[in-house]
Amino acid sequence: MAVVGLSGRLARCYCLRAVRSSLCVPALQLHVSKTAMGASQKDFESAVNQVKLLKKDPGNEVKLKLYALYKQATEGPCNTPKPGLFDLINKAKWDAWNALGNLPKETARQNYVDLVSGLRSSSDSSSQVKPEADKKQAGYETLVITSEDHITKIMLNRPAKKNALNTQMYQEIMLALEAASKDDSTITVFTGSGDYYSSGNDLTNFTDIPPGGVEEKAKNGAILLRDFVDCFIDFPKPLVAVVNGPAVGISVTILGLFDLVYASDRATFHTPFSHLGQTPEGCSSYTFPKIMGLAKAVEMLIFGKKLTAGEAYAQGLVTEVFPDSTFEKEVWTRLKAYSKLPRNAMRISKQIIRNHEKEKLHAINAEESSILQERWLSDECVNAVMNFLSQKAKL
Ligand SMILES: CCCCCC/C=C/C(=O)SCCNC(=O)CCNC(=O)[C@H](O)C(C)(C)COP(=O)(O)OP(=O)(O)OC[C@H]1O[C@@H](n2cnc3c(N)ncnc32)[C@H](O)[C@@H]1OP(=O)(O)O
Repeated sequence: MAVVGLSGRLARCYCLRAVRSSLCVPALQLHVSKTAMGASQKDFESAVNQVKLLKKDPGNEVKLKLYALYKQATEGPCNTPKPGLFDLINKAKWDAWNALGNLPKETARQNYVDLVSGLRSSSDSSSQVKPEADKKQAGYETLVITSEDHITKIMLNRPAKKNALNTQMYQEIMLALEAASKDDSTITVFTGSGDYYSSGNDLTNFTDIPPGGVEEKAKNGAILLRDFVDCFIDFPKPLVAVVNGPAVGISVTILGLFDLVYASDRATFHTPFSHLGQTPEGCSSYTFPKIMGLAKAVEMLIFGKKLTAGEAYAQGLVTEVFPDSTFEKEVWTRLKAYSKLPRNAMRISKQIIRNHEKEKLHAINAEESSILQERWLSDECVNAVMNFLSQKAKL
């Protein structure tokens, strides 16, 4: 058993590291000091962010050069199979990366910084950035993260997909939580952009099958799910959900790990797990019966009953419901006042309230994730997902 536990932890640790190295996000902030080798990690990350602020498109040739240097600086020599002849874009990217041969990572980092610096001096982009935009943290593609009034706001930002959580979004959320746990905010808030809070797991996550086949896909999914939920279990500051609209699946279950849940009266709460051939996650098999009693938890988690905001409030899942017309104003006024409370007192109170359950929650998360790993391979689940995807003409 000890060996299994250790390899599981190693696997999760490996996975998180892989995630960190594959994304150019500010949460990486490793602050490696400047060495004789050239640009520091901080200079590199800053250059990565500056690229996104360039006003003038540098053109495809330069973009390929930037891509290749970025990959070389973060992953080393090209290590992926050559894309097919007709996969033109990926082939061009691969060629550019492969052309760098064994260029050392440090040199690639320096070359990247130099290239960006040259591009910046021929562009007046940075002086044109509006003060508003400074508040927004760069580097995230699926989230908009802002820090203001001691509040870090993490907004799910795929409104066209109802904020469905794709693999990238799971990874970016983990990085955002890690950064928020260390920044100078007192509370951290999740919300959604557009009309939905979130439609839950992106069902197209199931379509991208790796060389190891569906078993490997399910295994990786279970590791990602476990790491993702662990980040919520361990998050040290008060965590608030501002549920601006309907919430589905995993975006509902993890609410049991939040400290405050404010909902618009437009919000609904829906966990259609059985319909999808799946089972509860996000520790909801434990938190929901505890919060709302067994009978109501069963109605939601087994029978997929959709709750209105009022019902969710009556059952203790939601802290307070606000009319949609005044939702944003009322909630943010409240949160701004809360954010001025002493940071350490809030953090320690959260610890006292939550710590004695942490170990249990980690164990439940591990169990739920491993059960889902099996479920994802079942005919019931495969058929339900295929059904959704074919209805939406994704196949
Ligand atoms: C690492 C893996 C961890 C997994 C953890 C396990 C998690 C489990 C869950 O979260 S289960 C819940 C999964 N979610 C769903 O079943 C919801 C599916 N979506 C819908 O039922 C509907 O889209 C809707 C009710 C949310 C909204 O309906 P409607 O208002 O009619 O809008 P559209 O359906 O047209 O949606 C617009 C656009 O978004 C795409 N989309 C919406 N939700 C998802 C989704 N969950 N996954 C993928 N794509 C989604 C939809 O296909 C449309 O895309 P299009 O414009 O057609 O390109």
